[in-house]
Amino acid sequence: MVALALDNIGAMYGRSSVLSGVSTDILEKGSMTAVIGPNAAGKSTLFKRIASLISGPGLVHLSDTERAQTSICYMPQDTGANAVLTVYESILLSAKQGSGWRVHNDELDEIDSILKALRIDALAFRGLGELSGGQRQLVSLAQALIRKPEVLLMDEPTSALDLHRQVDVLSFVSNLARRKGMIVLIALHDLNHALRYCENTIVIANGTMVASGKTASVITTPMLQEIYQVNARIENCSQGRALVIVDGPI
Ligand SMILES: Nc1ncnc2c1ncn2[C@@H]1O[C@H](COP(=O)(O)OP(=O)(O)OP(=O)(O)O)[C@@H](O)[C@H]1O
Repeated sequence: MVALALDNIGAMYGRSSVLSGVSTDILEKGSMTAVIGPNAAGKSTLFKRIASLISGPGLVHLSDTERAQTSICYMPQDTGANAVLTVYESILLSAKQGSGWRVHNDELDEIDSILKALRIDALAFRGLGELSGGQRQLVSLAQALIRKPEVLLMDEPTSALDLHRQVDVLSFVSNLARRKGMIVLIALHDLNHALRYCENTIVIANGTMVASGKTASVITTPMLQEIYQVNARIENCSQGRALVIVDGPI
């Protein structure tokens, strides 16, 4: 069974340390973990460190995988638009990363099914440079999913999406994680998404971890006051789901 654990992770840009002390219990396959915190806290930096794009102290334990590093896929926050490629070509290119260039029919079928699942099949032969921000974000998700990662690091994947697409994408990823046994870490600013979709939550502020554990025990009124400087309540809606209601800044 694939499992991930972070042991006192830190990260450096050049010689300056921007992140330290991030540890988690074992994150099991099929689980979603939210990474939350204010702007510039270090969420993207944590993902880059886990994906070995930057260096730093601590250990990323990934157990029971045969694919090691290639099984971790980082979906960045800013998806640069390469105007030369079509949507389809960009996903195919992502599928072939790290493998041979021969294309098999089943890979093309996979691309078709991901495009359909994300409801972007109509965009297949449009140039990346012609897409809206939300469309580019969905293509970026398709580029990540085609690689069948065991660990998927999603950096604010719904920030450019409308309300329908946000819940559509998060429900899809959460079901996929459960079905395929994928471990998902997801940086989020919408804490209601964290409460709804993520079993675990890591809170980062000023480059250090301030909490890590079950989402319901981490997202609390005192945490919101201390870390986000807002007065807020956690209330159950009529369907019994916990929601953050923000009353205003402190
Ligand atoms: N390439 C870089 N070189 C030096 N410092 C960097 C670099 N990238 C990010 N930083 C700094 O590292 C800190 C953490 O940035 P990071 O992008 O991880 O924050 P974040 O929590 O993802 O923020 P946001 O919610 O605004 O996206 C910030 O102070 C940022 O300025």
